[in-house]
Amino acid sequence: MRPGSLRQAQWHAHVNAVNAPPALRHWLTGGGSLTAKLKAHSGAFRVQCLHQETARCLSDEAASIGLHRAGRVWEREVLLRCDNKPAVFGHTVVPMQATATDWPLFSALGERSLGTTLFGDRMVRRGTLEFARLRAGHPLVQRVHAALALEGQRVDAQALFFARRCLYQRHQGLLLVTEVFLPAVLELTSLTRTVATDTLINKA
Ligand SMILES: C=C(O[C@@H]1C=C(C(=O)O)C=C[C@H]1O)C(=O)O
Repeated sequence: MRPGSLRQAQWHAHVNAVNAPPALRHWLTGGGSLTAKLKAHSGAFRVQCLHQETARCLSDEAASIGLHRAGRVWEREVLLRCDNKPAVFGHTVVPMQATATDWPLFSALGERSLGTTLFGDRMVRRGTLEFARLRAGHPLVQRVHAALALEGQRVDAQALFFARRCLYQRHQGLLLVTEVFLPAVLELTSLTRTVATDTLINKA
């Protein structure tokens, strides 16, 4: 595999292509808001905003948000914490040409979940999910390791991370959300039903 390609992920339209562990499948493929699902699987949910600022977008996301090259975007990165354990690393990019009319609530989100603004707005159109296995060397994996290290969590440097991403549109604005699932997500069990039940339901 060419070295440069470690920095890029191959994104697939079907979850089978990434061969994720069965227990992760319902997290990767679940519809609706991930925030709502994490809340239903934990006693306490929090969005920890790591930063929200201008940055250069990743090379494997530029085309998805209509950029010819990896140009500057608004970038927001968060840890979604369940019972204070980081369960998901969220990475969102919005092209600089987007306006406040496109995403009126994005710039002042702070520690409110982006999901609550996306899923509550009839003007927002949601695209289809894409899936990837992120290997060591991918920029998001490097950022996940850095975030977990600050928690005193050491993860195998060669660990694979499974991720999904989805494109949202509102007026002329595009917004790409990438969710990287962390090991702690596998410890969550639904407060209203078991994961096994979810899996059975998903298979139905
Ligand atoms: C898209 C959603 O929003 C979540 C919240 C995010 C944030 O606040 O930055 C980022 C990733 C998402 O998992 C959702 O809840 O489904």
